Amino acid sequence: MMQVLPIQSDAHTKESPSPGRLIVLTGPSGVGKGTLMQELLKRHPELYYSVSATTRSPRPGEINGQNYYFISRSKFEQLVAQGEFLEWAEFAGNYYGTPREAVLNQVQSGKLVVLEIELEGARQIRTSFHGTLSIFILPPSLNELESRIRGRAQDSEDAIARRLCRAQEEIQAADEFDVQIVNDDLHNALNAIEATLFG
Ligand SMILES: Nc1nc2c(ncn2[C@@H]2O[C@H](COP(=O)(O)OP(=O)(O)O)[C@@H](O)[C@H]2O)c(=O)[nH]1
Ligand SMILES: Nc1ncnc2c1ncn2[C@@H]1O[C@H](COP(=O)(O)OP(=O)(O)O)[C@@H](O)[C@H]1O
Repeated sequence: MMQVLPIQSDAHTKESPSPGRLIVLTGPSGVGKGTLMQELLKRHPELYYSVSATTRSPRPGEINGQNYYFISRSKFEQLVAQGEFLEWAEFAGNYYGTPREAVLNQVQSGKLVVLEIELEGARQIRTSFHGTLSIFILPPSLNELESRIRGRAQDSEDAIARRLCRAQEEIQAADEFDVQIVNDDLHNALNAIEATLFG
């Protein structure tokens, strides 16, 4: 399920001397998006990473407000009703959403704003915001993807099965994105993302 709320302004304004931009990073669960993001933010602290809200329970070590805003389903539904999300989606039984105001403010102040979100949300952002740069991260193989999810050892069998099933559908959509990057060697993938963002 996916719903996008009406967007009041085009975040990519022509008038701004240093226009900000939305960057959407997508790819199947376990491909290494979070790891790549962490490294990218270390190298480029000027990027703004949008922290999403989710109804998923925190994994060990995850920090509220840093990895996600962990909220209840009723609170999430209330925020949806109030139009507080730029986009939101249900993934593997939980809701995930991008806070509208913080992201639009950052883009309007000239920042590169990175959204690490799943396929349906990425499609909606791409459609709604002209000038969005969309990147799809691919695994070297499905076997490697499964062993990364298992190696992370933070999901139940049920959650792993749902992620793997969804992964196959998501990978089919990779061609819709501006750029496809295979996360085989982490540093090569990171360099490829940097080259895409900064030329
Ligand atoms: N549409 C949407 N997807 C999100 C958002 N935040 C995270 N996701 C995606 O939700 C999926 C599940 O995330 P998570 O539970 O952290 O699992 P992981 O990707 O396996 O680490 C991933 O594909 C995330 O990119 C969001 O705000 N909106
Ligand atoms: N290039 C890579 N080679 C090997 N393992 C990787 C690579 N990138 C990420 N990983 C590992 O794969 C697992 C899943 O990565 P994670 O960043 O949590 O994925 P995602 O955010 O896409 O779900 C983690 O244990 C991570 O350390």
